[in-house]
Amino acid sequence: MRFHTRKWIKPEDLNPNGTLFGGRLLEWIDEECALYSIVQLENPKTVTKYMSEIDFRSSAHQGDIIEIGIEVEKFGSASLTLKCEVRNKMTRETIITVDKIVMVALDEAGKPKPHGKTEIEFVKDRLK
Ligand SMILES: CCCCCCCCCCCCCCCC(=O)SCCNC(=O)CCNC(=O)[C@H](O)C(C)(C)COP(=O)(O)OP(=O)(O)OC[C@H]1O[C@@H](n2cnc3c(N)ncnc32)[C@H](O)[C@@H]1OP(=O)(O)O
Repeated sequence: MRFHTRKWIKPEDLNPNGTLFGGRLLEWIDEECALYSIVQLENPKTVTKYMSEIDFRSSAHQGDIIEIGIEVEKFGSASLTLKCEVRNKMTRETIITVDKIVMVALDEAGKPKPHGKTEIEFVKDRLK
């Protein structure tokens, strides 16, 4: 799994217990998966279709640095299936895992659009 983005837990990210608000974390994961899929599928109109079980394994606290990891599980026809883990950057403790996140590329009419991709690509290779 490649860990792409780091976040710093700030006061506005906390729940009333003083730990990282789960909704905020899911927002970050959704945005990360959307951006990752948009780049991989080369389609800015890519949406979240499905998220499997979400397991909040440990909490994070103000001042913690966390990192968001994504792995591709499967390239479908219009879909891209991802797996996600967020962990504490310093301790490597897992904070949350989401086993299956399905993103779907759409056409102008909002219907699934085959992306033609079968493997991970790096932008630097596309620019050669
Ligand atoms: C230059 C760039 C600048 C751009 C800068 C952008 C900035 C970026 C900021 C990011 C910000 C965050 C953004 C987050 C992204 C949202 O939050 S998106 C908003 C939330 N999501 C939605 O609103 C989607 C609503 N759903 C839909 O519109 C329809 O369900 C869809 C997505 C069109 C799919 O329709 P459908 O009839 O289910 O289509 P169907 O053909 O049956 O299935 C399509 C694919 O999904 C799969 N699928 C369907 N249902 C399921 C299921 N339950 N489980 C698993 N797979 C399923 C199918 O197997 C199929 O896969 P493929 O065979 O094509 O590989």
